[in-house]
Amino acid sequence: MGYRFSDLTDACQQDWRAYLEHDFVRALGAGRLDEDAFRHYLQQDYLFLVHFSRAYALAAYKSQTLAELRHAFEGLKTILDVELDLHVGYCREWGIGEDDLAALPEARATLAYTRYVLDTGCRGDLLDLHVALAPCLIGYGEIANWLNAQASTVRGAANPYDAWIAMYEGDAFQAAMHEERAWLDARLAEVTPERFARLTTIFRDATRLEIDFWQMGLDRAD
Ligand SMILES: Cc1ncc(CN)c(N)n1
Repeated sequence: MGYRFSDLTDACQQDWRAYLEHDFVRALGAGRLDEDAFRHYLQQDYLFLVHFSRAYALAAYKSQTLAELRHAFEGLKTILDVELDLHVGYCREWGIGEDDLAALPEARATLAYTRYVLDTGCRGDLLDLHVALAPCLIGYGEIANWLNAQASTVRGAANPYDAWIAMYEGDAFQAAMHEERAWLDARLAEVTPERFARLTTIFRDATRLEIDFWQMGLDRAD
């Protein structure tokens, strides 16, 4: 007993590193990611974030205390106020309006990941749901930090994806990531080994669905 968030990543180290250091991430950091791949990813990510907003609303519904309710609200606000603006902004530059985004067909990787998280949240309790959400919020914060530690990462005007990195390394997103980590550390400290094993399965599944999401972008898969 006495688990922490880092025990989840330790338990799935290979999948976790494959997610954080995926070829999509490396190419984006180096500024050499194919623009079509990024556009496909970003459009699907818009749809993804709409469903993840629903998942945070589900977390609010499953909350039993005011603190849990506020925590769910902060997660929802990070998506609506921080992340989605960037997607809408990039798409506007490409001549794609919000109505076009909302009408896009969902790729299978988007469907699989978002519905997995919603289903996990519906069937389980608040901790199951937050563990399913963790690779998303904590993973992207760690990806920005990892990119900044790589010599191959190009920053500023020389990288067309600099705004993407800047958002995930920015104070608002990093603060949300640390809050989520602290919340999970406090909850995981109290779970039994049996419960931890079940939570590890959820965390691994969600991490592998993140890997599929990057690959969907690289392959422009529908
Ligand atoms: C697929 C995916 N995973 C995570 C994040 C970060 N919230 C995102 N925008 N998209």
